[in-house]
Amino acid sequence: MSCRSNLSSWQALEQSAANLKQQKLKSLFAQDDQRFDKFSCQIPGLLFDYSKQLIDEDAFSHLISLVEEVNLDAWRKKMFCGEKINFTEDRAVLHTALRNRSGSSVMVDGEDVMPAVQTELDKIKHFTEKVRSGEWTGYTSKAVKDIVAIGVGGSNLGPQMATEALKAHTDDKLNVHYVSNVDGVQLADVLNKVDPETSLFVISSKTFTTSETMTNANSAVKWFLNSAKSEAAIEKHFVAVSTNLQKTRAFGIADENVFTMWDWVGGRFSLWSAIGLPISLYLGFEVFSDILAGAYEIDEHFKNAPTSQNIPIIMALLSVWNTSFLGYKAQAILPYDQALHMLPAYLQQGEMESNGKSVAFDGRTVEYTTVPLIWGMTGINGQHAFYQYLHQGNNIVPADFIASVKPQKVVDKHHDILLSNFFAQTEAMMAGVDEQQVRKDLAEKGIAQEKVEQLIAHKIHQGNRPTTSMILDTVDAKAVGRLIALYEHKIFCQGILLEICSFDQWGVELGKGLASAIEAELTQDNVHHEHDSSTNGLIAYYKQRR
Ligand SMILES: O=P(O)(O)OC[C@H]1O[C@H](O)[C@H](O)[C@@H](O)[C@@H]1O
Repeated sequence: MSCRSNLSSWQALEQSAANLKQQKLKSLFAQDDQRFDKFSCQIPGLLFDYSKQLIDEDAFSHLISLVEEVNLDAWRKKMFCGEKINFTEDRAVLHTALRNRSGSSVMVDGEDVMPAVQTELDKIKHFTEKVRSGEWTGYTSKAVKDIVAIGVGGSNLGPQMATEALKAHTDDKLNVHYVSNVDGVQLADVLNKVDPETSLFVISSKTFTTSETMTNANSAVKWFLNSAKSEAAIEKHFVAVSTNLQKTRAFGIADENVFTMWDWVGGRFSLWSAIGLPISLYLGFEVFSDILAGAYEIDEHFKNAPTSQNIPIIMALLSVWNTSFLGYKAQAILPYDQALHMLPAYLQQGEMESNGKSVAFDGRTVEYTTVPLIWGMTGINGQHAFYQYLHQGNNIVPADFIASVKPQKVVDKHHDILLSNFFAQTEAMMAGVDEQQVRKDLAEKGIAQEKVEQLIAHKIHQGNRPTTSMILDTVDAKAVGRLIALYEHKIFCQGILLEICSFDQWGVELGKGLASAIEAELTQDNVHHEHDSSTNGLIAYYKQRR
């Protein structure tokens, strides 16, 4: 396998980056009135505009060549066909099979996985209908009113993000609450609001060994038994989503109440599996199914669209371009839609757990920066918090701006005001304000010359801050499916472009192991491990004062 920096497209891109660093986006727009048409594309339900990225046709053509040189097409085929591209864990990567509507089979180890996928979808559908219709009843024969979804990381962020995105579409049949933090405050807060007789707990954990989830699940059972008194009642109130039947059995959940998933579904790509059960319960199976349909549309786009029009590939290329070539080490996710307020948190796991790595496929340390730091919040709130940094800080942070044409709820002129901010911010980040303009503005305001000289440097905005704008028709179930699938495929492409194995997460293991050793020190007498003096000091401080 050749080093990426030896590829001719990589070297050409280094040259393009050196040239473009001297360029102003504002001038690129001034020089070419077709720029928006050249660097934007549309697919059903979505406009994708990357014309405010610091690229030109030359750089874009080298990026397209990079896709060919790394043989992305072959990797894409391997993923969709169930080859074990997660080679460090010896697993296929098949979240696409969970939303496959083509009718064709998907083989893993000589077996078609599609019948099992369909069986599980049917199970989710039937269970959803039973619970939502009131046919499923608790130990006192009452219907379910509250879903308490316990899980963390990939077993929480996807369903919670989608629930938040689509809660405007609820028919108010059920409430849903998410518990992910082992901080007992979160669980206690939820348990305070719900009634054991009408609560259904969904314990989601692919492994069913995650300490935080098991601690929360055990405390929930204890709380439940305080009222129900009989362990036989558990099966009416606790279901699980997991690959680990042994552990779910040991926990006391009947096999028929376990929804399965497979080792070829990575946690952070599992929203489409039974991990999405809370979405289905809360909003109905139709909505869940529409999320899958939206994602399938993107799978088809990703498989079939030419590279220069292929949105996830372009997203990945721009990320690699900004990070590895232009040297921008962070990226902001800025939804101008309240419904998408959890998207930054969701993508933090998606992008950083997948590609936040520094060794190539063959184990050597890569010579470039890989994935940027992903962060953000709803754009409007960000404007009043950290946009100062985005506009005038001395680190440039490229940003994805995401909005929708039609709001989920029309309230007077709110949406026009919201979108004015979206357009204004991307324009301001691109164009900035130069000295001449600042002088003109201050002169018009009649500011004294001495004050003008003092203010000039402070008021100049360099601009040249790259942004991508995505405009959805509206945030409905299909749009959520499309948006998430776009980012998923972006993450996959980024991994291939950077030679990063995107589907393992060894980096989260070290802290987990240490935490369990320290837990013994905190909970058992006479257990003491030697740490560095800081860790020893912190533990001693806590133990003395707790
Ligand atoms: O679903 P679980 O097995 O409980 O795992 C939950 C999460 O915890 C782990 O630490 C991983 O970092 C995540 O990728 C995973 O989604």
